[in-house]
Amino acid sequence: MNFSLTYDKETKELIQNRINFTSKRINILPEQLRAVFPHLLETEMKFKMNEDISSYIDHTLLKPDATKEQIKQLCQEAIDNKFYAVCVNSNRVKEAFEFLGKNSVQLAAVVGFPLGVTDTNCKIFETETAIDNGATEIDMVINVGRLKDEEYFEVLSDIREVVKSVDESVKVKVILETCLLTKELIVDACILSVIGGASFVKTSTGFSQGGAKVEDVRLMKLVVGDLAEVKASGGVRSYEDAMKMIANGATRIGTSSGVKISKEKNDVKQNQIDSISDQNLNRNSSSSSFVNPKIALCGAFLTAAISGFFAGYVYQQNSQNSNKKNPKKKK
Ligand SMILES: O=C[C@H](O)COP(=O)(O)O
Repeated sequence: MNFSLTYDKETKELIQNRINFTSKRINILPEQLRAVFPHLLETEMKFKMNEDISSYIDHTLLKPDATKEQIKQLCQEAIDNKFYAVCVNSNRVKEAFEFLGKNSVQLAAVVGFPLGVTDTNCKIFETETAIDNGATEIDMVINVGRLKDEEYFEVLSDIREVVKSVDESVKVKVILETCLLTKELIVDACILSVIGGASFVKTSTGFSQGGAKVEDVRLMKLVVGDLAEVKASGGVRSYEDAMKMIANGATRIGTSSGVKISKEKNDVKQNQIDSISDQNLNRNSSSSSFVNPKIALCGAFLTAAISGFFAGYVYQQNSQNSNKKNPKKKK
C-alpha cells in the first residue's frame, strides 16, 4: 500500500518559523538547523506499508495495577499475534523478558512515565536499569513543563542524555504528550527530539487528557521526515484507527487494543475473501464451469439426447409431410 503526505503552504511556513524560533532558543544559526531537515524543501513525502499491521504494534500494558499474570498474558498475546513489541513499565521489564524468552518480539520500557517531570538523572538510571533487565527500546516522556517554558536547552539535554546512556542499537522514543501542546510546540518538540538523537517521536502516554490524533501524527511526520519514525499511541482502539495513523505517517502503533485490532484486520481480510467468493459464485452461476462436473456431464448428455429426439422427430415429420406433398417420392 502506498501513501503520501503533502507539504501545504501553511504547514511549511509553520515548520520554517519554528525552526527559526527553536534555533534561537538553543543558540544555533537557523541555517544550521534548517540543514538538518532538507526534506522541508520537498513538496511531498511518499511512503509504503509493506508489512502486516501486526508488525506495527507495540502491545501495551502500563496500568499501575497490572499484575505479573497480566504481563505474562500480554507477552503471550504478542508472541501469538506476531506483534512488533510489548511495552511495559520499567519495573516489569525483568518478568516480560523472561516471558518473551527467545521470541523475536521486542521489549520496550517506558521511562519518566507518565508525567515526564522526573530529573534527567532519574530517567537515565531508569533507562539503564531497564536495558540491563532486557529492554531493547525506551519510550521516555519529554519534560512538557520545560517545553512550555521555552527552556529548550533543558528539554534537549534531557533527551540527549537518555539517548547517550544506551547503545546505538536501542531505539529511544520521545513521548511528546501532544494533547498538552499547541501545533507550534509539537513542531519544536519534534525538532528537539531529532537533534537529540531520538529514533521516534511518539504522540501520547495514554494517561493524560487525550490520545493520538491523525492531524498530529501527520504534522510530526512532516517535521521529522526520514530522520525519525512516528509512533501513534493512546486511544488507538480499532483497525480503522490504526490504518488512519499509518496512512498519515505512523510506523508504530502503541495500543492496549492490539489483539482486537489484529482480529478486526483478520475479519476485514475474511470479508474481502468472502466477497470475492460471492462475486465469483454470482458470475459463474449461469455458466457450467462452476457446476459439479458430473452434473454438467449428465446435463450435456440429457441435452444431446433431447436434441437428438427432437431432431429425429422433426426429420420424421418433415419426411411425412414431404411424402404427403409428393407421394411418388416415397416409392
Ligand atoms: O503507549 C501507549 C499507551 O499507553 C496505550 O494507550 P491505550 O491504552 O489508550 O491504548
